[in-house]
Amino acid sequence: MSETLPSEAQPAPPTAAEPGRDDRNISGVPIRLDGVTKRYPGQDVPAVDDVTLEIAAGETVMFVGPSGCGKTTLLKMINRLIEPTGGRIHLGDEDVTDQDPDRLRRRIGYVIQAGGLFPHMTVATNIGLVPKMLKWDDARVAARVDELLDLVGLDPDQYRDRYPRELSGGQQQRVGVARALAADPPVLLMDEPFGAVDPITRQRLQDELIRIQEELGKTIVFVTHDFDEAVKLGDRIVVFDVGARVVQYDTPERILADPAEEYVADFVGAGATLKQLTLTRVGDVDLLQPTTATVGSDAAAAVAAAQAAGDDYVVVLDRRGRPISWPTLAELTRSPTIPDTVDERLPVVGMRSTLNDALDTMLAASQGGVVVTGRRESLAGVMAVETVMAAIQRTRSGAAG
Ligand SMILES: Nc1ncnc2c1ncn2[C@@H]1O[C@H](COP(=O)(O)OP(=O)(O)OP(=O)(O)O)[C@@H](O)[C@H]1O
Repeated sequence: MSETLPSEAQPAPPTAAEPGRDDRNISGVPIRLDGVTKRYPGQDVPAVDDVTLEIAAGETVMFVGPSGCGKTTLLKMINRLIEPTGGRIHLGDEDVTDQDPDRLRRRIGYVIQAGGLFPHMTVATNIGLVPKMLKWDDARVAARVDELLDLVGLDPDQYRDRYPRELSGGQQQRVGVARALAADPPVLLMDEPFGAVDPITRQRLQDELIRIQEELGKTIVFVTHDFDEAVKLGDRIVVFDVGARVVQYDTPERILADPAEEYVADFVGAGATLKQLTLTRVGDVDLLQPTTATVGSDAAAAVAAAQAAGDDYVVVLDRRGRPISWPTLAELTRSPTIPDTVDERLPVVGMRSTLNDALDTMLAASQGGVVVTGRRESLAGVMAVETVMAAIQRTRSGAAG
């Protein structure tokens, strides 16, 4: 066996069978890159130099590394938007290096920044492109479009006939993900998909991707500049240096705990303690259960209930149980019933958000806590900034001991 390994050290190929992950639904296939090289015309040194890498089925693998190190070139060789100048690429058991690129791309979803949607086509037409190319009948395409809009959290009735310009950046990105998933490809390539949206929207899109991936188990290769994003989304991270040299290929936990080289330590950054917050999900910590009141109910009763519970605010829920504001008791005494005013600045995170996301959201809203939502945006609880601080304390004392 060992004589088949290339001379320089390559990371041990991962196996899909991680402890505790066997129950996951996997629809992806493994990707194997074998000595893959790209030399652009006129370049002295290859942009990607003899890269050997194995990506396990159903894993999300994040590509990080300095600008120009070859991440995008390597990614685009997988679906042959860029032709390799050397090496072999396998999807599952199949060598696809010489396969017709159009055929190959139907098996590989591709998501780029800002969704890459066609501006003159409706959302439905954009999503249905590949199924139409595959000659699905209209009814099947329409049903698939609605199913995918649902999957990415957009109401089909509201969004299917809109044009991309009638969507927010985050919504466009969701449609981009839906389009990439349309023909149910086993592999998804994502090139800085969330780079162009604001931090809070990015955080929600990341949470959605985690949820979708839990459901579908695709093999995802994801290029990012944001190390926190890599830690949050990745089952594994590949840290590259110039020429797409693989410096470290490991789980986020192990890269944070034990960076392979000084270069990786620098890349991980001095804020490694804070980055540990990216490893903890909001759903992993104990949430506070605040006093709640539904829109239109008696305000005095809500105030009394909050006082009895020792709360100085009430979380107001709409008729579907979704939090819309968290007025103080003083604010509530001004009206006889609970108002239906939606607080646009209400800091909200999901159960899959990280403690780092929660902290960012609190800081952005200048609030000492966040409202946490669970299924169908219903209230799951409230997290106070003290919970984040306690997690930082624990990490620090863990590191010191
Ligand atoms: N079409 C091209 N022709 C010539 N050189 C190219 C071409 N595309 C990329 N390069 C060069 O190849 C190297 C790798 O580029 P690539 O875009 O893959 O890096 P990257 O790691 O994705 O960078 P970034 O993080 O800045 O997006 C760079 O030096 C770049 O200048």
